[in-house]
This record gives sequence, C-alpha cells and structure tokens, in this order.
Amino acid sequence: MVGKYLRQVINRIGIPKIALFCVFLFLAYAVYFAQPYLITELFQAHLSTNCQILLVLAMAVSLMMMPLINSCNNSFIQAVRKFSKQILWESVVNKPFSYFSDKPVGKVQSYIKDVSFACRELEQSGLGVVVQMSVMLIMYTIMLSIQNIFVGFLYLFFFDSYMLISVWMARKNRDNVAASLKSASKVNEYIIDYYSNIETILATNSKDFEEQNMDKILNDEQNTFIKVQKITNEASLFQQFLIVILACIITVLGQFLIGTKENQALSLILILLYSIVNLSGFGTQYLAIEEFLNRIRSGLSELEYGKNAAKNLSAFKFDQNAKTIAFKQISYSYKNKQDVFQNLDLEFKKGKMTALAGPNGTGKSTLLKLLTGFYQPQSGQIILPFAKQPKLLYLPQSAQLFNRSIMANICYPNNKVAIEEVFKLIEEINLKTLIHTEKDLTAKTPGDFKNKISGGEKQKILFLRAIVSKPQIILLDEFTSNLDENTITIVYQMIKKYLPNATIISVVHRFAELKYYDEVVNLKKD
Ligand SMILES: Nc1ncnc2c1ncn2[C@@H]1O[C@H](COP(=O)(O)OP(=O)(O)OP(=O)(O)O)[C@@H](O)[C@H]1O
Repeated sequence: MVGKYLRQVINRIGIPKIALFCVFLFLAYAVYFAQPYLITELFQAHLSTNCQILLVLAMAVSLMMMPLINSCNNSFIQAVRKFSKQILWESVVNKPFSYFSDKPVGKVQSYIKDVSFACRELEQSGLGVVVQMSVMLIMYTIMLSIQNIFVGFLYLFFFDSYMLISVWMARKNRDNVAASLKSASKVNEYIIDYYSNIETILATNSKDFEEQNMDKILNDEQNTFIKVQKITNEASLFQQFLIVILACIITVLGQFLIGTKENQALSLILILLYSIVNLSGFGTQYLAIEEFLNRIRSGLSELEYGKNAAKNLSAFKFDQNAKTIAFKQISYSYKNKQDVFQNLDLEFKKGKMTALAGPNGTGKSTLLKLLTGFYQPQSGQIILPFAKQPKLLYLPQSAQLFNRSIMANICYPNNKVAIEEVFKLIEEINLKTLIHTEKDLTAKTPGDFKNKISGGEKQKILFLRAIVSKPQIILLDEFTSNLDENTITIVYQMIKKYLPNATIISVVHRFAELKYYDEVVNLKKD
C-alpha cells in the first residue's frame, strides 16, 4: 500500500525530475564532504599562493553547499506536498457513498493532512539522508583507503555496522508510532464534534463536562507521544555513544597503521569528526524515516487507500418507452442489518409528482438513495424511463449549503443563469428577508451572514437550486419541514409553474400537503 502510494507520488512529480534532483544532491554532497581534504591540503607548507587561493575558493564553494541543497529541496518538497494530497483526495472522492456516511470528516481530514506531511518529511529525511550518507561513506572510505587500505575498510565496516544497529533499533519503535497517530486523530475529531454540537453543549451547560473529556484525550495523546519520544531519545543516546567508541577505535588503530605524519593525522581526525557529526544524527533520522513510513501506512489504512468498492453490476436499466420509474423485486439491507426491502415492487409515474408517505423507519430515505445510485440493491432492478442516465437532483433531509456564494449555491453545479432571473425567483419565494443586494447574492457565503441563515431560508435556497437546474428527476426528502404554510403553498405553485414535466418523488409526512401531489405511494412496515 505504501509502495503503491509513493510510486504514484513519484510518477506525478516525474522520474526525470527526481533523477536530476538526485544527481544534484550527489554532486552537492560530494563537494561538501571534500572539506577534510581541502583543509588538510591548505595546511601543507609547500603550497604556492595560486594553489592556496584555489583551495580557499573551493572551500568557500563547499561551505555554500548546505544552503543551496536546502533551497533546492524546498521546491521539491512543495511538489511532494501538492501531489501527495492530490492522490489522497482522488482516492477519497472515488469512494462509494457509504464511505462518506460512515467515516467522520475529522478523521478523513486529519489523515490526509498527516499522510501528506509524513510524505514530505520522508522525502526530506529519507532521500536526503540516503544520498548524504552514501556519498560520505564512499568518499571517506576511498580517501582513507588511499592512505591505508585496512583503515579504509575498517572505517566502512564500523560505520556500516553502526547504521545497521540504528536500523534495528528503529524497527522496534513501529507500533508506538502508529498508536501516537491514532491518538492525534482523536483530538482532531473531538474538536470538530465540539464545534458541530456547540448549541447542545451551550444549552445544556455542559462545557465543563466537555473540557474534562478533552483533557482526558489530550492526556492520552501526551502520554503516547512522551512514550514514543522517550524510546527515540534513548535510542539516539545509545547510538551517539556507540559512534564515539567506534571513532576512538579507528583513531587509535589509524594512527598506529597510517603513522602520525602531521597532514595524515589531521586528515584522519577530520574525516572521523565529519563522520561523527553527520552520522550521529543517522539513528534519529532513520527513526524518523521509520516513523514517517508508519504514519503513511497507518494513515493510508485508515483512509482505506487503494481499497475500492467491489464493482456491483448496476441495478439500473434504461427504457425510454417505459412510462414509470419501476422498482422490480428490489431487496436491500444495510451492512449486517435486517432487510429494509425484500422483493419490493413499486412504480412512480414519469412526469408526475408522487408523495412517498409511511411511518418512520420504513425505508423512504433509503428508497431515494437507491434511486440516486448511492446504494446498490442486493437484488432486483430499477427501470428508468429514459434513454440514458437522466439529470437528477436530490435534496436530502440534512442538506447543507456549500461555503460558496448564495448564487453559486442556487446555480450549483455551474448553471449559467442571469442574476436578474435569480432575483426574480428570490422575490417569488420570499427570500428577500436574506438577500437584499447583489453583493448578498454573489459575494457573501453562508458564513458571512453570521449564522443568520434560518432553516427555512436554507431550504428555500436549496429549493431554488431545483428550479434553476431543471432536472428530469427530483428526489425530495421532507423538503418543506422548515417552511411556513404560506411558503409551502408558494413552493408547490412554483413546482407546477417551473417544473411541469419533471418526475418528482417527495417524502411527505404532513397529511395536508398530499393535495399538491398527483399520486401517493405508501410504504408500510412488513
Ligand atoms: N446508514 C445506515 N446504516 C444502517 N442502517 C440504516 C442506515 N440508514 C438507515 N438505516 C436503517 O434503515 C431503516 C430505514 O431507514 P430510512 O431512513 O430509510 O427510513 P425512513 O422511512 O426514511 O425514516 P424516517 O421517516 O424516520 O426518515 C431504518 O431501520 C434505519 O435504522
């Protein structure tokens, strides 16, 4: 899963770009790690002035390498940031409806953020460290081997062993990291839950209770992170100790084998110093690589990345000669639940308004969702009296407005409608209580009205969307629940006026509204 995801990110950035970046990193680090050689050469007594100037210039270039690497890395990281999020977003938007209804938005948002962050960090600490360490080990092994082949190999053996020990220690840390990630997502979810229930919380005076809950979650998070950090710190400390011991052994053996000629001793000491300084971070950096890989693995699994819904055969059949939307022997049950429908046969006349009535829990909303294609029935067929997929509009019970202008909300998705026409409809449905000016319509988002959009006004905006988009099928789920008597009469008049040919199925609970419908279908409890 992680491999597939990272491969996708790499492909989007482009393999030639990545190869070029790696070559640049390799050369830049080679120049940087030449410093022990340049310093040793500078201290040689017999050098000409020209040689000294050249060496000083080379040293200056070498010292510039780290900032140069960092600035190139930055533009690379921004590409990783964009594509890692883009791939996750594509994976999420292609999920079936049940994914969105089952997974809390806080979780999805938190994991997308976390995986893409880990991906960026992985690039920085992963790719960067691998190239940096490889260049250093290759260069210094060669430089030491030129002086004494045994010391060169001893260096390579000791420092490779050190890296292997670091890797082994990092692996032990895996599970803790996954746990820390989960507790971080809990905090995020809690904040979103608090925000969406703010009215209930304030009305029931339960701020203290909520604070205690949050304290508990924060404490859990703190403890898990402390645990992870403690293991990481202990591992780094041990590795730092190990590297110093190894360097001491090489120094003693090196001086014995290479000799104590001034420039050779200086070169050996400098190489070891550079190795310690750069490699001492290796343990932590490797732990970070492991941590980021774990974060990506855990986040992808929570987001169900790569897990696509088994493609059911569509239950829809199109027949342009048919006169009704027909449910034929439809059976449907939610996951591990009792059947909502068993061999259901129902018909809704094309071009007519049908009220769907019945007691709570008989499956009225489920029926509409089957018609939208959100859910696939386990068996049966739905005949649609059209040549191909008709234009459909669905207003669920809990429909929300987009955080976009009211105009964009009414004309969704992208209907090209003149402002004057929309204003006429606004007047007709009495939405002038909210929309006074063109700015109210085209510039203000629902949030800009400072929560002053009432439930009824929201329903009016959503209803205007149905009028403007002129769909062939309209599915309404208790769309008048927040409207007053007068507005209810107006909206039914508007339906007759603007949507005379649409096939409308509307869940209705109020008996008084049934008079506006051509047909009534009653769903009964078995
Ligand atoms: N997402 C879901 N997962 C599992 N069960 C569900 C889900 N949605 C609805 N149900 C169950 O399916 C049955 C039918 O629910 P549905 O919402 O379709 O009924 P309804 O007739 O629209 O009810 P109401 O009049 O209360 O809105 C109920 O028993 C409900 O608990």
